[in-house]
Amino acid sequence: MLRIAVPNKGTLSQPASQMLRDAGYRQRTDLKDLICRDEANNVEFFYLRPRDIATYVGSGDLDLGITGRDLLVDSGVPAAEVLDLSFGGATFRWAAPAGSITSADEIGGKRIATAYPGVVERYLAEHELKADVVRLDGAVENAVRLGVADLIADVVETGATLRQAGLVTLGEPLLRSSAILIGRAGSDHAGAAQLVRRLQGVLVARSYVMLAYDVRADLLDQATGLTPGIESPTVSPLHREGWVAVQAMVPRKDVHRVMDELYELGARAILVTDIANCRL
Ligand SMILES: Nc1ncnc2c1ncn2[C@@H]1O[C@H](COP(=O)(O)OP(=O)(O)OP(=O)(O)O)[C@@H](O)[C@H]1O
Ligand SMILES: O=P(O)(O)OC[C@H]1O[C@H](OP(=O)(O)OP(=O)(O)O)[C@H](O)[C@@H]1O
Ligand SMILES: [Mg+2]
Repeated sequence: MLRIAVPNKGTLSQPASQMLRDAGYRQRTDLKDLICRDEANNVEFFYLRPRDIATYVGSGDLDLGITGRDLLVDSGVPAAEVLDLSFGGATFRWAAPAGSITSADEIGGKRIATAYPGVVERYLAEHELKADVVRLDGAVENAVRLGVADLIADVVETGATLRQAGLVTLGEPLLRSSAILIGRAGSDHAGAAQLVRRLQGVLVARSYVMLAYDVRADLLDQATGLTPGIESPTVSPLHREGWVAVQAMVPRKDVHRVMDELYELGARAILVTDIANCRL
């Protein structure tokens, strides 16, 4: 049975379970449950703190896990990133009171508060800097105001928490994070490839829509230039002489622009439908 770690709490927990549900797996119905067996798919899910997930996967006790890229880096565990799951996006950044430190070059010798000491120490080592890392569990934005640090390194999503604490970001992000599927380097559990394919199907279904329209046959080349699809668009004859029906997958973010352009070209009966899932 394939054994998979899923965040039990926090930002990544609910979207991770939803993605697995969308991929056809059974998920816990009670948020207090820590294990859920999906007999039909021969998979067992273990709900764990996202920070601990790399440890279980790295040791080989669990086959795969969903965690954040920043948490994987922080753990220092040599687990491999298998798939970017495109949710839980955030940057990991330096921040300090406005005007106090103006460049990331100035962090040497300073006191840095963070809940991600592994990420910070990796950066310091790579840049041959020495600094005093103050490890905190959360609410790190308070650390400067309370005098335990000169700057912080923390997860920034909207930036609202930083603004409220009177802090501004400093330099480029240390890393860009999102939820990822991790596995042990070199492991090849039989069921893992199927799970990865299912999650890839969900990712494609979320980022593409199916577009169908009718267009005059002499405009087909221009129309399919706007909707090339992934492999190639499907073109079928219409009962109406000189017209064809076209079907193609289109990136969801582009669909309104593409529909406008098709309409201006002369296409009609332009219909968009969601894709529930797919295997490409
Ligand atoms: N707004 C956000 N706040 C915190 N973490 C976020 C945010 N957006 C994405 N993440 C990602 O979620 C992961 C952290 O999840 P974790 O459960 O450890 O903390 P949390 O969501 O802040 O919950 P809690 O603070 O209650 O433990 C990291 O990979 C982080 O990059
Ligand atoms: O950029 P924003 O959208 O404001 O989000 C980022 C903030 O949210 C998280 O804090 P959380 O509420 O999880 O509290 P914590 O510090 O105790 O983890 C994170 O640690 C940042 O503080
Ligand atoms: Mg938090």
